[in-house]
Amino acid sequence: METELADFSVFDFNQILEATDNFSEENKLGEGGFGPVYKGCFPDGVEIAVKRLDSDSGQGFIEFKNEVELIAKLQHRNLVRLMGCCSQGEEKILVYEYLPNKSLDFFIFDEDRKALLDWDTRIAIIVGTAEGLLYLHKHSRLRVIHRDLKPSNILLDSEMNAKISDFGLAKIFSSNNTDTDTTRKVVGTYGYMAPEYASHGIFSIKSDVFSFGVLTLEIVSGKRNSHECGAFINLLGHAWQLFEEESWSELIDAALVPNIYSMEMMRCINIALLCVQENAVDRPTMLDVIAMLSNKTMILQKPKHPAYFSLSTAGNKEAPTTTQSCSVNDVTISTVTPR
Ligand SMILES: Nc1ncnc2c1ncn2[C@@H]1O[C@H](COP(=O)(O)OP(=O)(O)OP(=O)(O)O)[C@@H](O)[C@H]1O
Repeated sequence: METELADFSVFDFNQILEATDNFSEENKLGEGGFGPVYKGCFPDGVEIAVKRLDSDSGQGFIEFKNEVELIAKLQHRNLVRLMGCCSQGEEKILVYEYLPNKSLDFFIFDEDRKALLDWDTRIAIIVGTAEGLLYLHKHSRLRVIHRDLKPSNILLDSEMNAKISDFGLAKIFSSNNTDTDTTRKVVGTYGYMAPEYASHGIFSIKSDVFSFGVLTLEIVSGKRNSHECGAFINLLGHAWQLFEEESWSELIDAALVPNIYSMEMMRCINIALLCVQENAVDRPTMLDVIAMLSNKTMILQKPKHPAYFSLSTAGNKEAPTTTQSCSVNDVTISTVTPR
C-alpha cells in the first residue's frame, strides 16, 4: 500500500523488494557512509535509487517520515529528487530519482573519462552546484547545510547537469534536531571539510562554501585535493601558490586544451580560493559566489592563504599532505559549546 502525499510517497517494503529484486547484488550501485544504494525499477518503468540506511537514526517511523517529508520538499533543478521513504521494523529506506550518468568523481578523476568534460560542461557543473547550494542555504523553506559536499555527491543527469545528493541526511542523523551550530557526530569527508568543522564540529553555511571551493579547484585541475598533490602541500596550497605567482594556468587540467576561456578559468580559481580561506568570515556566501561567477566584470578580491596551509612549509615541495580523503560519517568528536 502506498500513501500519496502530493509528490511524496511512503512505499511499502514489498514494493521496494520487488523493485530492487530483493536488494540483489546486480542492482547494487555502491555503498556510502549511510549504507548501500540499489537501483530499482517500479512496474510502471520508473527507475529509482534506493538508499538502505544502515545505522538506525534512532527515530520512530512518524519522526523519520516527517523529517524525510521535509527534505523531499526541497526541490530544485540542481538537487536529486527525494521521491519518498519506506520503513519497516529497523529498516529505514530513502527512495530517490535515478540518475544514469553516475557521479562527478567517476569522470573528473579518470584519465580517459575526464576528456568527456569540456570547459563548458565543467563550468555548467560548477554554476549548477552553486545554485543548488544557494537554494539549500537561502531559498528553501528550511535552511539546510549539506556538510558533505564532494564530487561523489554531485550526480549527473543524462545531459550532464549537476544534481546535489545526500542533502538533509546529516539532519536525520544529527544527535538532536535543533538548529545548533555544533554537532557530536561529524558527517563529512576529510579533504573537503572546513578546518573549524573538522577540528571543532562547528558547521555553518561557510563550511559548505569551503567544500564548494575544494570541489571547484578539483573540477578545474582534474586532481583530488589529497592524493595527486603530495609533492605540493595539498591542492589548496598548490593552487594558492600558483595564483600568487601568476602561474595559475599550470593548475588547469591538461585535458582542457588552452583556449579562449582562460579568463573564465582564472576567475574560477580566484573564486574557489576565496571559498577555501582559513577564516570562515573571510569566505563569501553562495550568493556572493553566484554574483562573482555570473558577473564577468566584477573585480574579485585577492584570496588570503587557504586553510591547511602552513607558510613554513610553503617552500618545501616535499611537505606531506595535511588532508586525507576518507569518509568520517561515523566519527564522533566532542561537542564544542557555542559562545
Ligand atoms: N540517485 C541516484 N542515482 C544513481 N546513482 C546513485 C544515486 N544515489 C547514489 N548513487 C550511487 O550510489 C553509490 C553510493 O552513493 P552514496 O551517496 O551513498 O555514497 P558516496 O557518495 O560514494 O559516499 P558518502 O556516503 O561518503 O557520501 C554511488 O556510486 C552513487 O553514484
